[in-house]
Amino acid sequence: MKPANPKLIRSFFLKTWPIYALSLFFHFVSNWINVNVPKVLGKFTDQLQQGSLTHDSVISYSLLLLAIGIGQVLFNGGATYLVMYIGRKFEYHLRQRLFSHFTQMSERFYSNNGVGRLLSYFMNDVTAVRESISMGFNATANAAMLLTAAVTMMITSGIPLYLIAASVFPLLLIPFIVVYLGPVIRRRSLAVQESLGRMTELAEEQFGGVRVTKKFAAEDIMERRFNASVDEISRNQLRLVRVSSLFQALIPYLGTIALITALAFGGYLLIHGPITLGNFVALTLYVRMLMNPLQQIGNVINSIQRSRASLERLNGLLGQQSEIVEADDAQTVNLAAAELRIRDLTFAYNPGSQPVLQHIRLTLKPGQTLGIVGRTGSGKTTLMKLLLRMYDPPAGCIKFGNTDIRDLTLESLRSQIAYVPQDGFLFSTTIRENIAFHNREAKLCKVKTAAKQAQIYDNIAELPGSFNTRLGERGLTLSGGQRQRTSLARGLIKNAPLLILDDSVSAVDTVTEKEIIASIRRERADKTTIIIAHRISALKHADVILVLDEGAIVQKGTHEQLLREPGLYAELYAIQEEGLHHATGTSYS
Ligand SMILES: Nc1ncnc2c1ncn2[C@@H]1O[C@H](COP(=O)(O)OP(=O)(O)OP(=O)(O)O)[C@@H](O)[C@H]1O
Repeated sequence: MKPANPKLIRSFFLKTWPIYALSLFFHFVSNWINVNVPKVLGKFTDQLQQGSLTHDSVISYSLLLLAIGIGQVLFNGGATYLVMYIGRKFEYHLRQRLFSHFTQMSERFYSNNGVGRLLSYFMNDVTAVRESISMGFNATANAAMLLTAAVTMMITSGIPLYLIAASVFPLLLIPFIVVYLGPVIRRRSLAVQESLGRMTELAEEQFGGVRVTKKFAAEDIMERRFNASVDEISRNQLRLVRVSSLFQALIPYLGTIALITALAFGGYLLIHGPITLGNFVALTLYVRMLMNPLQQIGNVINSIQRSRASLERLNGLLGQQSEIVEADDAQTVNLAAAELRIRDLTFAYNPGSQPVLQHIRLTLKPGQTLGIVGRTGSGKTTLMKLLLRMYDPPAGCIKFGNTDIRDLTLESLRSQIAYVPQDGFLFSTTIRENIAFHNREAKLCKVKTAAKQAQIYDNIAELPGSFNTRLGERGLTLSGGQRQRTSLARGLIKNAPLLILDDSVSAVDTVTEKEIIASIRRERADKTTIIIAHRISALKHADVILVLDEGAIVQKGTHEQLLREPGLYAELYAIQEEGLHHATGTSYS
């Protein structure tokens, strides 16, 4: 079995060991204070038996026990506070580190890991590890110190060594049980965490898709799918519970055996003389005192095994590197002056799978407008993802000027491109912040101008808080078309050298589309723009139009050129024009 990778924990311990050391010291003091209780009671018993107990000595015994109690509470409380504090710090840093790792991961990582699955790392795994490094540490330190202190006190109280050895021996079997059952618990915990991750993923998907579910009255199907995943968790949890219960029961059982040994053997020695009644009372109290921490140790070892499973998952996740790596000598290029050159670009999402783009060739001069049209699934968005280097294109196929896209810094590339997808995601913050996403400091007048260009200004102005309206609050959402235009405004305000509209006006009516396109042509006359659209009206003004079909360029030219040749473009245009004439009631000629 592969050992858990301790990187995360090690680096944390290296930074925080002084606090752990202080907590250990507090545990040490607290337990040394605590183990005096049986000794004091033993002495009390002996004095009682000898008839030498006075009123004064009863009061001093009581005061001593009170002092012991207060000291124990103070030091134990301090030790517990320190490790709990550190556990929360760990949780905080780990969540930050996970988030920063996630932000660096590539699009493929997100395609392979659903949102719910990623959330389960944040919630379940981080919590499991935190519990074991705080509560786990606490209980282990407590039990280990108590055991050492108790054995030492027994020896110094005059209890014969062979009696102590016989009474404590059953407890020494605990490590063997841990070695035997520990890996089983860890394996089963891993299965539980994996199934919890799948359930969170499914729940996230189902809540996200609840509107579709309701419209199709498919609640039953969804419920069955969800129940199956809950069933899986419950099966895995029961498998875990079976072995961890056995484990948890075995540890106190050994404690009981130790107590029986102390009673039987100690009682025998008491009757036959070698030990006093005080020794006997102290011995049984010490063994009894050890049972509680041992019970806790059972829980802790269980939780440590579970957290090792989570730690393996977290270290595995943090060990994954983004496939998009910046070259050591990555350069910056001014996209406003660099020609885009695509040469014989063939791309498949996965090795060995069918290429999604085939032999794409294209040159786009700065300031030109490129239109791309094609059937759904023909590879238009994929081409744009490659331009943003969301996926790595083959070396040498995409260049800006003379520089391969793979040799550019990601910051220089992506900061100079404004990409507006079809389903622009809006954050649950104000509309102003959503539009000024790339630069939260942008002046309101700029935000308003972008909103006007995207033809969304009037809609926003009518909202109760205008541009300061918070989306998602009290259920406030925008319609599909309004969302699309807000996301378009977010792209336009960036005023980037390269603007990519990926089917970004599909949800607006033709009149609004016309106004948006006219304003983009006006504002971006000297800047490069790529417009992907299903409606030819959105891109017919482009300097060059590509027609993609099954990943290949099947036609290329201006609107007029493409209309003159038979092909997909002319067919699409005829169909769309016919639809328009039907809609407006004019006859198509
Ligand atoms: N992450 C991915 N992994 C594997 N295949 C993918 C991935 N994304 C897209 N594809 C596949 O690549 C092909 C092209 O998809 P793409 O999104 O580029 O098409 P499109 O022309 O933009 O379509 P649409 O007009 O519907 O937006 C499709 O067959 C799609 O199934």
